[in-house]
Amino acid sequence: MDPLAAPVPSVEDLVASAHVVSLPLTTRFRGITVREAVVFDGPMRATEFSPFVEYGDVEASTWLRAAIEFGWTEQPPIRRDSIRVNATVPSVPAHEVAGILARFPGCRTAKVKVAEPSQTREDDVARVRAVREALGPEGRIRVDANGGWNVDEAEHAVHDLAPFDLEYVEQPCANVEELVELRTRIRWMGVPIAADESVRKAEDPLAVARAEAADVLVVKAQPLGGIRRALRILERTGLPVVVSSALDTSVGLAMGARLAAAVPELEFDCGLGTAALLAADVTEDPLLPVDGAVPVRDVDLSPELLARYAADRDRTAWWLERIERCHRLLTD
Ligand SMILES: O=C(O)CCC(=O)C1=CC=C[C@@H](O)[C@@H]1C(=O)O
Ligand SMILES: [Mg+2]
Repeated sequence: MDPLAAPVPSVEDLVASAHVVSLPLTTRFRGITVREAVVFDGPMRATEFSPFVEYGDVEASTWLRAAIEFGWTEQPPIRRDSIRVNATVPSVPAHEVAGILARFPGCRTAKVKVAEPSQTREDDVARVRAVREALGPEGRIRVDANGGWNVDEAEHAVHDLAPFDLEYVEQPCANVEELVELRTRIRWMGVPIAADESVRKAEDPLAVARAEAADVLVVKAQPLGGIRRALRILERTGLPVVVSSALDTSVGLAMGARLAAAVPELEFDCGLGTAALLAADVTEDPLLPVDGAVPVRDVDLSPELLARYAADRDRTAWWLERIERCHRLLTD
C-alpha cells in the first residue's frame, strides 16, 4: 500500500459528485477540438478527472487517484501564490501565431508544438520564427515534439531551430535511449532537453533522470497520480521542473498550480495557461493567464456552465463507466 495514496471514496460518492462536460477548444490541439472531462464537487474542493479518451484503464486510474487526492484531502503547504505561465502555441500555420499569443497576455515564454506528422520541418521553422518575431529577443521559446522525431530528425530539427534561441526542446524523441543519444549529439549546440512523456507515461518515472536523458522534467499532476506523488518524484530526481497541464479545465489547472506552488524551486515558467485554449470552462472565474501568471486558488464550479456544457447521454454513461472501472482498479 502506497503511504501517499489517499483513502478512496466509495464509487457511489464519486459518481454522485461527478459532472461530465464537453468543452469546445478555440484551436485544434493534439488532434482534438472538444475536451471531455469529469469534474467532481469534492468535500475539500472541486477536482478533475480527465485522462484523454484513448487511454486505457490502468493509465486512467492514476488520473483518478490524483482527482481523489485533490478533492478529498488536505494539500501540502504552498510556497508561492501565483505561477508564471507560458503561452502554448498549437501546430498552427505561422500567420495564426500572433492571434494565439494574444490569448496569453503578459507571457514572456511560449511553448511551440512541432513535429506534427502532417507537417514539414519548414512549417515548424516558420512557426517558431513567427513566435520569435512576436516575442522579441527577450522572449523565451521552448518547443515540444511529443516524441515525434527519431534521433537524426531531432538532431536536424534542433540544428534548424537553435538560431531562434531555444530554452529547451521537450520530448524530441519517444524513448529514453534516444533522448540519451540525442543529448550527447546536441550538447555542443547548448540546447537542453526536457522529458514529458518519458516521465508521465513511463512505468518508472525516475528512469529518465537515472539515465541522464534530460536536463529538465515536465510534470503533470493528474498523470503522475497527484500532487504528493509528483513532489516525491521531483525530490528524488533533483532536476529543474516545469509543471504543465493536460489541457485541463480550470479545475485541473488549479491542481497543477497547487503542485507548482508546492515545488521547492521553480525557475521555469509553467504550462498552466491553457484555459486560454478553451472556448468554454466550468467556472465563471477561469484560471486564465493575467500579466503572464495564474493565481494559486480553488475554483468554484458554475452549475449553469456545467449544465450548458454537459456531455450527452452516451458520453456521460461512457465516462461514468470509466470511473467505475478505474475505481475498481484502485480498490482491488
Ligand atoms: O505545456 C503546455 O504549455 C500546455 C500543455 C501541453 O502542451 C500538453 C497538454 C496535454 C497533452 C500534451 O499533448 C501536451 C504536452 O505534451 O505537453
Ligand atoms: Mg509535452
